[in-house]
Amino acid sequence: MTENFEFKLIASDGKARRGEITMPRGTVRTPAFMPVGTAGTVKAMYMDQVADLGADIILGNTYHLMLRPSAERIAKLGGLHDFARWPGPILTDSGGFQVMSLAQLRKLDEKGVTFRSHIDGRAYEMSPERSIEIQGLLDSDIQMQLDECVALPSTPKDIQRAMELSLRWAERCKTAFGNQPGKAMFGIVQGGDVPDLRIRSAQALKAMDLKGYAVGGLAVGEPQEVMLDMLDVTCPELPAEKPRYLMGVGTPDDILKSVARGIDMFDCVMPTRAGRHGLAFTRRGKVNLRNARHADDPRPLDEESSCPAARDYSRAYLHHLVKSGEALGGMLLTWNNLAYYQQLMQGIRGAIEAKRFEAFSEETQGTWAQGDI
Ligand SMILES: CCCSCc1cc(N)cc2c(=O)[nH]c(N)nc12
Repeated sequence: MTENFEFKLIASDGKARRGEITMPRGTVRTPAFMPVGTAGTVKAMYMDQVADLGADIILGNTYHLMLRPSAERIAKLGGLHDFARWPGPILTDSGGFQVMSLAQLRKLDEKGVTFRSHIDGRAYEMSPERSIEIQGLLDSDIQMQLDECVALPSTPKDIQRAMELSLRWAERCKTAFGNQPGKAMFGIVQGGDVPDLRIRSAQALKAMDLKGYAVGGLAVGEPQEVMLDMLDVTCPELPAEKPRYLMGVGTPDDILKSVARGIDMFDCVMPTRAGRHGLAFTRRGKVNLRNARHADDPRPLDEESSCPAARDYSRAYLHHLVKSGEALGGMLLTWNNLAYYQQLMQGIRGAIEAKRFEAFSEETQGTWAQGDI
């Protein structure tokens, strides 16, 4: 067990990287998919189930936890790991993205953001310093800088303004974070869909010598092609010896194509949210269990899966649960989806080690195209 935060590159295949992030609470095998545990829970899952599927790290959300139950209360109770019964590493987002997507934003200026809670309407101020303080109270292992993420499409002028503000906030977060052995603060590259701004943001953050780098400002409504083009521009500017995290991404197809461009870490609500809405991810593609065609189908989602939710329940039963609004429907499909995502990541890691990632990627995409699944 290490007292430090270290990233080690184990293998590469083209731009795809196989690595390991070691920190006191555990090792994260990369490329990694990080289940989103917004309010201290990966919705509809027990934490030991999440770990048993192969997840090495989960996400927490500063915005949600500061509003309820509050970071100070979680700190008094021993930190987020004890509170949520997750002993492994936790990455927390800084809160800015959620403020701008969920809250009634009242003011955004050099100091930070002022907003009203989407829960009770109370007013809050979030500065770079307060975001790092909250993430420290949560005892987060990987803390994200406060940033401003603009939706796409936006004007180049607004994208530049938000990118430059985020760089100034990165400096303040770095100062507030200080030196915490075993923990890390990641910078977030912004710059929208403007290549020159992306390069400037990445180069400026690289000069800050941070322990890891996220690519933000994507998966905000742009076509996949634009997202991938921005990765082609951004990743070469980031230090090869530090982990790279693409925020909010994505579908299995997004993940394969982003690993191919040098991304190491992913998070997305897709598998959990889709599971709660009746959508199953499988090796053969997506299955919408709301569809009446499943009403008499005795087959499981995937008879070869190691996950009981995929292997032991008929589509007819899953359809019944989803149509009936039974909680077990969302539980089983979330379990299936997270199992599929972790099996995909395990396959990706093995393929990079075996120097056959491109073939694995093509094979995987090919099986999704199968007919009636
Ligand atoms: C728990 C959610 C983590 S990822 C949220 C997220 C998602 C996406 N797509 C972009 C950003 C971004 O640019 N900045 C920040 N802080 N977060 C982002």
